[in-house]
Amino acid sequence: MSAGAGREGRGGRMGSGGVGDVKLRTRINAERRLSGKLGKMRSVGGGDDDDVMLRARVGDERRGKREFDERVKAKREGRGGRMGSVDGADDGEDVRLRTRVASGRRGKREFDERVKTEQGMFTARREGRGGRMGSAAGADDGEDVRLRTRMAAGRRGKREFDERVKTEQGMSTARREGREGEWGVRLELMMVRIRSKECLRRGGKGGGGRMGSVARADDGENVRLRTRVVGKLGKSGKGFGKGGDLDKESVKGERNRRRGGALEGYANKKKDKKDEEEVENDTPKKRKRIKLDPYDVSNKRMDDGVSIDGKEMEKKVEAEKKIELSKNAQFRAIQPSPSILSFVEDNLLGRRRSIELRRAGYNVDLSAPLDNIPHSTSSEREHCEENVFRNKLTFFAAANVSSSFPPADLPEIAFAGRSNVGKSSLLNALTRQWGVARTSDKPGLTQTINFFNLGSKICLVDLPGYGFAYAKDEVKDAWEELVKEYVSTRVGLKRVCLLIDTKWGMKPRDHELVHLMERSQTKYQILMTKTDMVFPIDVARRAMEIEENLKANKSVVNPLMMISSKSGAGIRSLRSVLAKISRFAKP
Ligand SMILES: Nc1nc2c(ncn2[C@@H]2O[C@H](COP(=O)(O)OP(=O)(O)OP(=O)(O)O)[C@@H](O)[C@H]2O)c(=O)[nH]1
Ligand SMILES: [Mg+2]
Repeated sequence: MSAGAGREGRGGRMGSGGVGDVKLRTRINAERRLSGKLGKMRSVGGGDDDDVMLRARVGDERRGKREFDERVKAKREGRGGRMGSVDGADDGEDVRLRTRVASGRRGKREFDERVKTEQGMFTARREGRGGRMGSAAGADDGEDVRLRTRMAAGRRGKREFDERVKTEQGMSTARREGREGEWGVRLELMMVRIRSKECLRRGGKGGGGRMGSVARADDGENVRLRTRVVGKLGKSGKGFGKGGDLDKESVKGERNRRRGGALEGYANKKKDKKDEEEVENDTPKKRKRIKLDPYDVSNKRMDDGVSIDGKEMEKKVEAEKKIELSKNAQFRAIQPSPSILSFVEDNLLGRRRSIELRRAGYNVDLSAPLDNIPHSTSSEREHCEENVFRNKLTFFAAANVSSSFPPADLPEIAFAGRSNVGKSSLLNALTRQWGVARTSDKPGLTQTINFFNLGSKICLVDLPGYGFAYAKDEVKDAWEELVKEYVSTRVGLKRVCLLIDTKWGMKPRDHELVHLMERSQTKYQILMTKTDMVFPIDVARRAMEIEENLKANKSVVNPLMMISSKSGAGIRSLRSVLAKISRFAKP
């Protein structure tokens, strides 16, 4: 490229060619420079267009393209020199160029402000308002003041700027009105003060002198002006706030001082000092920026990110435990009635030690000792006192849909309850015919409605359990529906024995079935099962609790029965209750 330039007679080191030529050469040289292939950069003062471009490019490596282009353009148009000091500026464009370069990376608004200011100054000079942009004392008219103050205002907000303009305009008015002697001094002080504060704020030096002493203030307007500026500057970190109170106080303080109130004056001096300190410590704070992801469509709030963490989870669990505990505590707080307590004791209900049973005359070697005759020497059980239960228990029908229910020829007694509560076991215990109704540890063994004839007198119906069971949800739902349909529509149904596990009490599904039977006016009786698993006192408490729960119900049949198919407790009583149904009921 440089060879080409030489051929075309553009001479010199790089020749000053067309724009494209210059740009290309500059780019190449800049790259070489960056990769260390070129020598030392020439001083900024000397050189030609290319050199300037090169320098500018390398110097401004990281700056934007626009700035670079601006500088190149300026050079090419002969607005050269060393990019012109403010004093050497000739026209508006040059000013614009200079200020743009000086602005560097600053924001567009600041840049425009400065350009405006300098252009204004340039105009002022052209119109003979020249000098070195006038010290504050030399300011002549409103426009000049406005320009100067705007420039000084720098990065500050509009309100502060306006305040200062107002102040200086006030001063020039005062001067116009012949108060310039006093004003000259005070104005100078004011400007020194402002410049010093600006220097302090920007972390620079200079600005010089002690900040105008308040004691030298003479008139109300001056005091007001000074205090306004000082007050505002003190608050400038947050922009110009209301400031009204501060102004009033400061002005008041100043007036008192003028009246010779030494103490007050001292206090206000302190206050001023504080204000100045505030100004000194007032370094511009960096604003926090929240970056938002434009592609995030999760529609989450920021605090949504704080999902239920470990602590909250623990709290939840604890709260749940508390509820459980309180339920348990409530249960423990139940005071059983003396009649229930004596019933439990008389029938040896609840968990009993074998020694206790032996003392009571029962043969503990039998599988169901409490279904035996106490103090009997025979290991054989006596015959059932109720004739009906001496009959053979025979399975005769199973139904998993209502359409397959057998005809209701006999009065029916159904056994309902949650899975594994002991329905099938109870059938066997009542008839002492173990194994007719199949039982299992595993909840959900009985999956159909099983009909058993007890002789030709009565029909015992083993229902599938509801609640927890090892079966699919839809299957369990189907059983539940079938049970509900059976208990609410079956014609020959004389009683539903609702079995409740003594340890757990009534659960929501039990209540559901109770409500259903209440609605359909089906007679039901509560049987508390597995009483051999809990302490006698808890058997009594549970009985109290259930009775309390159901006392308002109409279809419930008393008494509440407490039984155990394993120990035989309460079985005899149950037989006699159910035998009555077979005796009086007609199909
Ligand atoms: N300790 C004790 N265990 C019992 C008692 N009654 C039944 N069981 C046991 O409880 C388990 C379940 O008995 P089941 O008669 O099959 O219960 P179920 O209500 O028919 O259960 P599903 O047919 O699944 O609805 C078996 O292991 C029985 O031995 C009782 O009174 N005391
Ligand atoms: Mg069963």
